[in-house]
Amino acid sequence: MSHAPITPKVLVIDDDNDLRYSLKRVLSGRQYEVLEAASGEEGLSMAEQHNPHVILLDNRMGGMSGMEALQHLRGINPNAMIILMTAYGTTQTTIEAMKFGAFDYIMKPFDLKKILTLTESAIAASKDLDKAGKEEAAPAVSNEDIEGGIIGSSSAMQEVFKMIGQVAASDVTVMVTGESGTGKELIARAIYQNSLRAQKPYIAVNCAAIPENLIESELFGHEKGSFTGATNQRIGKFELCDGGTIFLDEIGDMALTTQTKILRALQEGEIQRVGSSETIKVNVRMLAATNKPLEEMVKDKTFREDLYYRLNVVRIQLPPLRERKEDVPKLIDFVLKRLARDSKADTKSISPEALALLNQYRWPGNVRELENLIYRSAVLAQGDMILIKDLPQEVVKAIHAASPSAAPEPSTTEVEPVAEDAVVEVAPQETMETAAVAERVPAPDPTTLLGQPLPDPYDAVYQALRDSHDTNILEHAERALIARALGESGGKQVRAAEILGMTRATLRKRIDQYDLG
Ligand SMILES: Nc1ncnc2c1ncn2[C@@H]1O[C@H](COP(=O)(O)OP(=O)(O)OP(=O)(O)O)[C@@H](O)[C@H]1O
Repeated sequence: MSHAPITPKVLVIDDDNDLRYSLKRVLSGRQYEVLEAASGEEGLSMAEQHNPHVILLDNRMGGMSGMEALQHLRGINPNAMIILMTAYGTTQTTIEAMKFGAFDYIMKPFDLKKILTLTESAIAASKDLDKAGKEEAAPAVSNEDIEGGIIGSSSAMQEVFKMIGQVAASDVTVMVTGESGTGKELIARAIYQNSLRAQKPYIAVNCAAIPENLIESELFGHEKGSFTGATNQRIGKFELCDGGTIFLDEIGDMALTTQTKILRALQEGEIQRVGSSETIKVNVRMLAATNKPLEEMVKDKTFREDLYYRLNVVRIQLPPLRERKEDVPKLIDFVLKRLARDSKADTKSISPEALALLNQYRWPGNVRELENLIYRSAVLAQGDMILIKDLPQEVVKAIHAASPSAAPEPSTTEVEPVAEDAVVEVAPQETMETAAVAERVPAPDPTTLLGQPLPDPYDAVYQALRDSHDTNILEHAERALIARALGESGGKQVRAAEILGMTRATLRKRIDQYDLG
């Protein structure tokens, strides 16, 4: 692994003398050491001798083509960030270039400012990669972990594992709660796999995914002709699962009538098919999960209190990922190893800087979001390492918005200067009050202007609120944010609650309190 010297080295490979001259002039102005080669062949030997950080490579040259040179260069110096300069309209070349591991491409003729920005971001990526090589590798995940499939060294997860061990062997009903994507289904499956019923059937039913009029038939079966469309007798999940374990996911979404029947199955071990008066005995262990606030639903009488107590004999509460950040590196490692195993490819890694940035993320979608983000970034990463530039822009932006001091965003191809008085775009659904605040607030956009962070957006929010209201700043801010989220979600409370990170019940209370209904 090369050690990045203080002065970044840029190699320009192009047979056009004038262009090389211009590039050298502008890049030297940035204090880069600029090397030149007038052909692909010469470029390869320069790359070998000087180990440049960034290579600007022309595609169309006499002798070896840029695309050919690109492939050799990747072999000679895999850590160099290569920018291919192609003629306008050569889409296929561009695709090929990215496939062969180019950092980026630029269409000729280009503006020198543009190539400068691109070179800067390539240098930042090169530093990121270089640092990654020197720092400790991410914690290792063993093959056993991949097979077992549950990662968690945080004390919160260790407690969860302990509980799984304690409850698995008995037939006790277990309720797993936690935000969406925290791994409730995974935990339910682990309880089953470690139970005495492990050799018997396990059936998971997502109560939210089945229409209300079909769920009873799905769970308990039906007799032929019991309702329109019931052309045959059907055996329900409870009967199919006799002797085994049934996992009722999203139980908070179940209608009250079905809840009554579930209670009977739990208490008496009895069910009835829809359209039949015959009672059938079943021996089923029940596990349930929800991300709904069942206690509040009990108060609202939308969830049966007796069923709640019956299901809640043992409760495993999964903490959101943001409360167990120490699990993030290992989870990433796990996802990357599993991806490599499934796609029969080499395992990719993540640079320490990208990892550090992700450590500051709030993970509203928990482990499911982490999984998706890592898959997506690994696919986009050109080399064998995920760099900051490969992370989804919206996530990087969210991190910067929440913590303006976070590591700098990688500059993208073009950085548009951001006016000091930039304003938030005001959506038409917003209330007058939100709009009034927004107009005076600089956009909470973390975009940096040539590496200079913009002023802290919260300061501006604070000032704006301070100017307009002398008391209750927090309430005004909360009201404005809730109105904004409701605007964004088109009035959908579930979505708005997700955006705001509050329960729907709390959101409802606030809507009443602030008269936003
Ligand atoms: N501790 C963990 N280790 C490894 N993978 C995990 C872990 N927790 C969750 N996952 C993975 O994250 C994804 C989401 O998990 P799961 O479906 O169990 O979440 P959930 O809480 O049931 O979500 P929802 O409430 O939306 O149904 C799955 O692909 C799962 O394999």
